[in-house]
Amino acid sequence: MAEPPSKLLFTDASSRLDRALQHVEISEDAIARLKYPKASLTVAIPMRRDDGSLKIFQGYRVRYDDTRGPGKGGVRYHPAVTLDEVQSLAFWMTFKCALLDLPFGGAKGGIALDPRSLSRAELERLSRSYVDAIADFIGPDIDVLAPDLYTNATVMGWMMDQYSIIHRKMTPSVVTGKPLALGGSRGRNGATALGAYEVIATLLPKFERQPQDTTVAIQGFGKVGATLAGLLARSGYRVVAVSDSQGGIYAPRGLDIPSIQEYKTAHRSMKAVYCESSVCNIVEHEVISNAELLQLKVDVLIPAALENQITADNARNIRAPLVFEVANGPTTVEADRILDARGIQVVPDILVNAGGVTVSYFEWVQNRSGLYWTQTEVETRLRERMQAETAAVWAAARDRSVSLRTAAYVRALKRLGAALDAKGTRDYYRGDRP
Ligand SMILES: NC(=O)C1=CN([C@@H]2O[C@H](COP(=O)(O)OP(=O)(O)OC[C@H]3O[C@@H](n4cnc5c(N)ncnc54)[C@H](OP(=O)(O)O)[C@@H]3O)[C@@H](O)[C@H]2O)C=CC1
Ligand SMILES: O=C(O)CCC(=O)C(=O)O
Repeated sequence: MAEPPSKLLFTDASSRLDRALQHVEISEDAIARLKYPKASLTVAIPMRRDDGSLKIFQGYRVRYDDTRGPGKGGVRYHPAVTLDEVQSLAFWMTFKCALLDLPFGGAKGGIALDPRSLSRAELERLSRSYVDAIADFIGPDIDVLAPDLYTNATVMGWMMDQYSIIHRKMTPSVVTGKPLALGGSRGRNGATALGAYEVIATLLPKFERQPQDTTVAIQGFGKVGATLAGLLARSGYRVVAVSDSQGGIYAPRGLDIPSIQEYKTAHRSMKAVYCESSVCNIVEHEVISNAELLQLKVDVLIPAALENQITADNARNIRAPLVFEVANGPTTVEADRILDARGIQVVPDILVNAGGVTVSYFEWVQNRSGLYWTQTEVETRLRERMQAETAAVWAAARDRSVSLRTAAYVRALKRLGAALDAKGTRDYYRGDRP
């Protein structure tokens, strides 16, 4: 095969692999396999608009690797979705699942669209049409879908139902993050935020910090960012800045997160929050841009929106000593180098946001066993896994004198390498052998 895809995001994503390979011994065969996505599907998705016209959308599903189990990963709806982006996201899922030792490979999907431009009925038709288009590519033992940016439990319910219609049998374990009424797991909605919270709470003492003395800025106030803001504020952290796609608000004395959550749910946009600050009890807040939020002098910075937010252009202006990557891929490789040289600790996405896929795994297990867990059972198991893996990544970084990101990749790579090698050399692919 020729060069792996050379577009920027995937090149950036996969260079993390090259760096980790300097610190771990795995076979050349395994390395070669991990450099390429196993399968990438591009589909045209027809959707009948409410006005009767037909519109075709571009969609993707990439299964990066399935050596350790079925592909696993979310589906995003966003205008910037491309094959390059989906391949990168599927690559990160592969390492995330291996890091948490989940019996899954990595996959991801997406449709290039602005979900806000569609009615609810159109979104349902589009989601069902996407599943029609990828139905032969997915399955409970092949590749399992989940929510991501601008998709949610409702969308997952439609997708699971469509797959079940195609296969003429109820198949809950082909999709996780479903509504509870359709076999969803308790705790999945808040799982990514709770997992991130555990990573932060586990690492904070290592940096000799207490929640009460810690100021936090969060970019992205969606399913994960808003929930995490609430968890942190309830535990005594001072959340001083939050933002969404329209911009942000900053109050050095701390924001009243519950009222912002309430107001944003009702009005959808942060702009509405800051235009009517009396509603959310914000004291002397400033309206700031997303670029300004990233550069605030805070103790903890949490990108929780899109990739490529901290780049070579702004890395020298980041003033937070600690960055917890809740979004997938918010820091470019070049920015990582700059932050590292400046002594800024970046806790990597494949660890920080792994709570979501961990509870997706719990959901898949529950669907297959038919035995459903309580919220406490789900959250206890999630907390234990997140705390244990965070401590292990921290220890590996110290033992090897490498960054937390490299330590996380090394741990994931060992599991991936062992699985690839355990499958053997598959000699039947070699024509020259007896
Ligand atoms: N959901 C999950 O379980 C998981 C999510 N992640 C990652 O976490 C991140 C957030 O996902 P999730 O919370 O589910 O997504 P949501 O769609 O629920 O929320 C996304 C948030 O990001 C904001 N946003 C969008 N564009 C921008 C922008 N250009 N600048 C600033 N903010 C922006 C949105 O603003 P607005 O409210 O105005 O639309 C919204 O508040 C993504 O990177 C995702 O891949 C990772 C692991 C699991
Ligand atoms: O829950 C899942 O399966 C995957 C969630 C996801 O897309 C992610 O972790 O980036």
